Amino acid sequence: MMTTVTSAATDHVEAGAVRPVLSIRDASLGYGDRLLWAGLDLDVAPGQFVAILGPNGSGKTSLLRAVLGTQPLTGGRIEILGEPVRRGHRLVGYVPQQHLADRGTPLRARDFLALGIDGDRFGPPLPSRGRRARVDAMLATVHAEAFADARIGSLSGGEQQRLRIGQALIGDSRLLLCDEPLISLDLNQQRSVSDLIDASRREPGRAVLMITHDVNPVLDMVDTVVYLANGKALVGSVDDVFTSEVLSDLYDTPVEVVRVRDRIVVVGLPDHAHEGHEHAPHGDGSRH
Ligand SMILES: Nc1ncnc2c1ncn2[C@@H]1O[C@H](COP(=O)(O)OP(=O)(O)OP(=O)(O)O)[C@@H](O)[C@H]1O
Repeated sequence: MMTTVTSAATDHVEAGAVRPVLSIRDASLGYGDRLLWAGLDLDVAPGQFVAILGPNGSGKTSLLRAVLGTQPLTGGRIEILGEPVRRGHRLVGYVPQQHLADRGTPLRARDFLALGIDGDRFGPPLPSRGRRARVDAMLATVHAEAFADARIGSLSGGEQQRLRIGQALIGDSRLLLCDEPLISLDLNQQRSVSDLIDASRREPGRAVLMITHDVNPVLDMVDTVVYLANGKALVGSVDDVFTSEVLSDLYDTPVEVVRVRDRIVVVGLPDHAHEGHEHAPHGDGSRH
């Protein structure tokens, strides 16, 4: 069952009378007899940054796949800009979980970005000058001019990740979906990638949905949290969701949320929720 901890997300949409980029109504998702989560309601307005959190196997990636239209819901509906979700939507950009390119991959950074334009199957082909200008503009946006002609296999994880975000954005997507974009990046790279994602949602009309196992690196960016656990889904602001009372209720066991030097530390998560779930599985928050 979904619990809306706060109505902040929907208020944003209603007060501004802007059409949500993404609208999810009474959605549930499961495989066979196993229900992952149910009753999820969420409106995402332009400019919103939504973090999807929860332990391994809680259904975070499945939720993104449902928004991508590649995974049918068990119940409910999802709309993108007022239209039913569909596979290959031109206005949805996707950065899947990171797999580093092989070192020998011959593709150059600029060609990798151009693949994002080719994905736009519905528009007429761009003349090559237009393509080049678009790629150059996106190279600048993702701060990749310095390695525009380098082979992507020779680039660092953070550089590759910035290019993947550029590829997802180059088709003028209105909704950017990112699956653990900060994983296996060092702190500097995490910052540059999260800053880039944050800047991209500030482009007119665009919003971001991002899976992260740790809210701390994006604490100052996120305005709405979707927390999936124990078959349930919570929606609310960081301050509303990350309280001892709310998470204890979600996990059905006493959980303590403390703030340590502007970081959120969750102590006492049940065993099954520990693996890969780093709001401080060990109570010290030091793995971030
Ligand atoms: N196509 C599928 N058919 C059956 N079960 C699936 C399918 N896809 C995922 N699952 C199962 O559903 C559960 C949720 O998977 P999902 O990848 O959505 O979780 P997640 O929260 O993203 O996990 P993680 O944090 O480990 O990436 C897992 O137990 C997974 O094995």
